[in-house]
Amino acid sequence: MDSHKLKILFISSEVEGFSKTGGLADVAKSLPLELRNLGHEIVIVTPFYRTLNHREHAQQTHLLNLHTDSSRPDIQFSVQELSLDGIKVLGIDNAHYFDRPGLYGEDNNAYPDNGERFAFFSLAALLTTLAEDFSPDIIHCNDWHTGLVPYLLKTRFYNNSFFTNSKTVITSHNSAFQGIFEKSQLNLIPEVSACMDERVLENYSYINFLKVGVLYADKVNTVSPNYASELLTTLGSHGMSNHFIERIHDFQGILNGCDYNDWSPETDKLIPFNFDSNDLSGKDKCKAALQKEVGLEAIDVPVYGMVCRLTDQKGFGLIIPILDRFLKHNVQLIIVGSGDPSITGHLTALASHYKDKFKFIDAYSNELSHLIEAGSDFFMMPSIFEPCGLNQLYSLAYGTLPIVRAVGGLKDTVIDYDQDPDNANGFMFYDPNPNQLLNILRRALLLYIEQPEEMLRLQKQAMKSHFYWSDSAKHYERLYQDALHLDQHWEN
Ligand SMILES: Nc1ncnc2c1ncn2[C@@H]1O[C@H](COP(=O)(O)OP(=O)(O)O[C@H]2O[C@H](CO)[C@@H](O)[C@H](O)[C@H]2O)[C@@H](O)[C@H]1O
Repeated sequence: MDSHKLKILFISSEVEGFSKTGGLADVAKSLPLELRNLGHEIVIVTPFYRTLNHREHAQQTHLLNLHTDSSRPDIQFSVQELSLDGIKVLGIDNAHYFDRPGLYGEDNNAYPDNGERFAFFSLAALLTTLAEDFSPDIIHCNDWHTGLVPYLLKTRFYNNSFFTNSKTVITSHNSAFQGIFEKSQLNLIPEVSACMDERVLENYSYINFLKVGVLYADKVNTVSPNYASELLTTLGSHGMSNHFIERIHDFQGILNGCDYNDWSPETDKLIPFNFDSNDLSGKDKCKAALQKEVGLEAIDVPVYGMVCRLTDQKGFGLIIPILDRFLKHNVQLIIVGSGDPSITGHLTALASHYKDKFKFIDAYSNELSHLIEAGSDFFMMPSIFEPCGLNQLYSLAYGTLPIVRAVGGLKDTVIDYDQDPDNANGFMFYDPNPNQLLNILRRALLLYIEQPEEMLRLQKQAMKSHFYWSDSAKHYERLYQDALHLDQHWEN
């Protein structure tokens, strides 16, 4: 094997351009592209969802059988080939599991058989690589959906020479999502459903997919150094600290990057006016276009934007209690997001009360998310926890000052104005307390009103903070090399 050129199987339940509910998709596109640029051969495997973009261009390459235990018939699936800028993307096509309206659920309710669906997906991904005769050096798993893959390699495929030299890496993009299912759901993989090992089981009759991935992968990482350190603590680990501590010598944080091909104000085709850090006049025009688009008056007041999944993670428990007080100020606020119906309800009620100041758009809209990044003055991310966060990176690129809580990757990427005015690129607060959020929103408002030149200096500085995927990819390359130098034999 040429040690510089690796064969990498990248398994992800979402890939930007094909399917997306959140940041995992962004990474599953950008990282493989950068790894390919570094000279590696990479194949992506993902579910062939009903809603997958470009499905009509797919070519069926295999028709395969997945053998289960003797009590049920084999599960048939086909493999559909697509391309991501020349990278082979293999879609696992099974109507029962993936021909559904949603990726993981509908109307904010998860599909009850998600454990079975993604157990099937994990096994099917390995069968697909066998059928493709693509013998990987590295199998890169992402999130709980793929957590069983490392375990399958150390059980069902342990004696399969095809995988003898394969090492596994699992990246946790969000350790709050662990994929915990009753083991009876996993009868299609008897190695799991009949397992009595406490390392695999959770409370005797459940399987925690992420835990299995963390314990059985050769290397484990998450998406920022600060979140990695939080995952080693009781408070910041969503109940997983013991498992991350057990793997401490094989565990690290690698910061995500920003894909400047998609998120760059100089070239972005989804915004009406382009601009750069030498001339922000296009940003002013984008602001007016944004105000018009959402139905706010195009006046010179600070616009605070926010785009995210509507979940408690993103800090709505801090935002909702202070919105009345915040909206007394001469400001405008635009939130685009979909998700938790109780958050949707609160935001809808507040928006109808503050029609001339606050717009809430209950939608998933890529176009609007670009316009918000370009046209807002400030971007709000008061997250309760945030493994890395991508929108603060996009905001920096567009000179939209991020207002963040000092957690996870937000702390690794944003420099607070009051703490370090010379190097600042945004605002940061610490305690998960609504009043602290209100204070920092007001702090930003003061800067906008009283020091426009200082605000402009900060915006230009933000636009020069770069987080290149090529740097992140080099860290992954080192992680892969470390995995490959591990002892070949796994101690059961
Ligand atoms: N309503 C909407 N309309 C349009 N676009 C929307 C949208 N809601 C979300 N998005 C988009 O989805 C992505 C969200 O990415 P984030 O990293 O901020 O969060 P997420 O929590 O999904 O990801 C998890 O995985 C990523 C990747 O590792 C980590 O950075 C993060 O901390 C972790 O929680 C962005 O591209 C954003 O624009």
